[in-house]
Amino acid sequence: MASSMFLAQRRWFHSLPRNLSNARFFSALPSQHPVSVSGPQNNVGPKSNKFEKASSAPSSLKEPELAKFSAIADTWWDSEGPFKPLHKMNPTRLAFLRSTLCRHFRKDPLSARPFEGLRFIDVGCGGGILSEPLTRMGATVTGIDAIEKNIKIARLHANLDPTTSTIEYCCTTAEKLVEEQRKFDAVIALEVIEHVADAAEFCKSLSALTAHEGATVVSTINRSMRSYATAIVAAEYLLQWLPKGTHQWSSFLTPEELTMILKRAGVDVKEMAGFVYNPLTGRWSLSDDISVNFIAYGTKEK
Ligand SMILES: C[S@@+](CC[C@H](N)C(=O)[O-])C[C@H]1O[C@@H](n2cnc3c(N)ncnc32)[C@H](O)[C@@H]1O
Ligand SMILES: [Mg+2]
Repeated sequence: MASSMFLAQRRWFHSLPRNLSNARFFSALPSQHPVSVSGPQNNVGPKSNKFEKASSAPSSLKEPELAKFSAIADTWWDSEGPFKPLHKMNPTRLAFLRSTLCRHFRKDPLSARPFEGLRFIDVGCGGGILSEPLTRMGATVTGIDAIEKNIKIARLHANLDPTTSTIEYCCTTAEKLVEEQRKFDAVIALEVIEHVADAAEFCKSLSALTAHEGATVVSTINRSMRSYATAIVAAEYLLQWLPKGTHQWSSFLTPEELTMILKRAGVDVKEMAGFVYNPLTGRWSLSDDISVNFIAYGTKEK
């Protein structure tokens, strides 16, 4: 049963148009200045010291998930800390973003600042480890996160460099910005959807934030047997890359499920790729293996 599930996923994936040939154009990684913010650990939620329901729309906030991120908020820029896997994955996911978004917006992927003139939002930006390189690639970036402390750390770190000091950081949620009728050329939510209250509602908010003919990019972990073995047992218990309990296997989405809920939200998935880890080199790379970590790029349907 498991093998037929993987085969079905791979067959489906191969039917998608792909062009990952720009994988070599990694963006320069941001400097790794450690930044810390003192204050209460659960200084979280938009304008609240508790996990406030931010909007009259269904809230994406899931309190136990936010508590986990709040507890390790100080470590965002410690490249050897709990967010080491995200730091390590960053060049690979930036390569995917450069490749797909340059094609989408007809920009030159060889340019140092290909996203000049485009408005991006990084939903669930944490300490800003994705917002910063996207800004260096020319995008006008808004970073939002449900945890106030993350936003403070992101702001402090971004202010270390005049280029990244332009990032608009805000402690809020996607659904709240939908109410404010904000729109962005590209809406990016990496490694967030498995931590929200309702993935389908979250996708509706991501879609509503995406401008007409804009792009939506989501990454997460496949709900497969391999992901249970690698992303939970190995990463949390054996290798201890992540704090135990970081991920709930049942909150993961299969690529088919993600595609379907994005489709229902008005976003047509055009391309998908897997991220695979090479234990010999310690590096991540893009792959057609979407059985564990994967990323999907879609366009807003008319
Ligand atoms: C695994 S981290 C990913 C951070 C960043 N996107 C990256 O990939 O580098 C998940 C982030 O999502 C935030 N988050 C969780 N639920 C959220 C929600 N409903 N709205 C906004 N941010 C949320 C957490 O506070 C945390 O910073
Ligand atoms: Mg995660």
